Amino acid sequence: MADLNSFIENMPKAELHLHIEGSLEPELMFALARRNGVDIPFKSIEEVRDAYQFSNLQDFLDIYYQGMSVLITEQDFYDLTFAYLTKVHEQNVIHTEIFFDPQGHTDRGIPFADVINGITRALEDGRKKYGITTRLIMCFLRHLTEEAAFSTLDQALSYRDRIVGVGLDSSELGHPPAKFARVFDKAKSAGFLAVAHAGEEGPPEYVYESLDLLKIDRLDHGNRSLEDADLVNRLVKEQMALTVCPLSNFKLAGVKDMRDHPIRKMLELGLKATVNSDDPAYFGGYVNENYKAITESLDLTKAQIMTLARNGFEASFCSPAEKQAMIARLDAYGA
Ligand SMILES: Nc1ncnc2[nH]cnc12
Ligand SMILES: [Zn+2]
Repeated sequence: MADLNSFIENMPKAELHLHIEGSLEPELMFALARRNGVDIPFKSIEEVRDAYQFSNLQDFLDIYYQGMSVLITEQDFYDLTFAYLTKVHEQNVIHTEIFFDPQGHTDRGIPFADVINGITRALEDGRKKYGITTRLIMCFLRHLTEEAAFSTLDQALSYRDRIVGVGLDSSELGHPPAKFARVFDKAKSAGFLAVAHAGEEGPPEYVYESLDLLKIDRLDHGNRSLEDADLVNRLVKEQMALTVCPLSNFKLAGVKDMRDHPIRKMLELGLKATVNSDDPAYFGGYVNENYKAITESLDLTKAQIMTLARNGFEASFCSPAEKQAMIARLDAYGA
């Protein structure tokens, strides 16, 4: 196992499901609260960590939206993003696709431009300093209205060259993908790729809607697809990648024990599963900790770990040449 842990640590990896606001570590939250004079309801880092006990997605989201209230200036978004890149560079992540939630900021009066300029300036510096490649995906908050999503999409159109795709996140139950079918239609016509959180807490029906109505290019989570054999067959046939987030599933109580995590079963069924951290500051680990947790609990082999990492590169939104180069690097590492 010690052997596999160091194999995981040194392996070149991609991350495809990461909410940048979910990488806000308590230390940075305190520093930004002080810098911006924002009140937070915690006296110490320990108190913050103690508050991170969730029994479902909504429990987490309440704390997540509260946490982002310390992000005010363009520099705050830069610092948040650069801290994440520094962390995952240390973990040998060579490519990462990052979600951001503009409505979590514009609804507090923060200009869209400050959010995206801070994030993309950090992505550029990450490329120069660490050689890490990135893509940016803008998510719509599904608990808000279709109209609000349209207005967010309109703002994103001015930054079309910096945003590769659109996504759908926040409270899943009661907010089916169908609610955003017209928004995704417009986004796809404008050339954006599409992803959506579905089957994290919601039923298989929400995965079908994501495929049929949102025309997704990749499925975020997708765990509950396993309840429907026809759906599994379709996902396998279409080679639809799933961005699975093991520690997130455990912390949000979808999976009670890591030994019950479905990712090994997904691989055995032929699903194109990948490993990701979701909101690492809240769920106790970045991408390496996610690989290590499933490897230990599910007794994964080196070949299975390599398959998961290869899936990550194959399912990325990079060009075929970029993918080929990253996969060659992985294969050389595993040989
Ligand atoms: N795991 C998750 N599910 C839905 N929305 C989110 N926003 C941040 N993390 C999320
Ligand atoms: Zn997520």
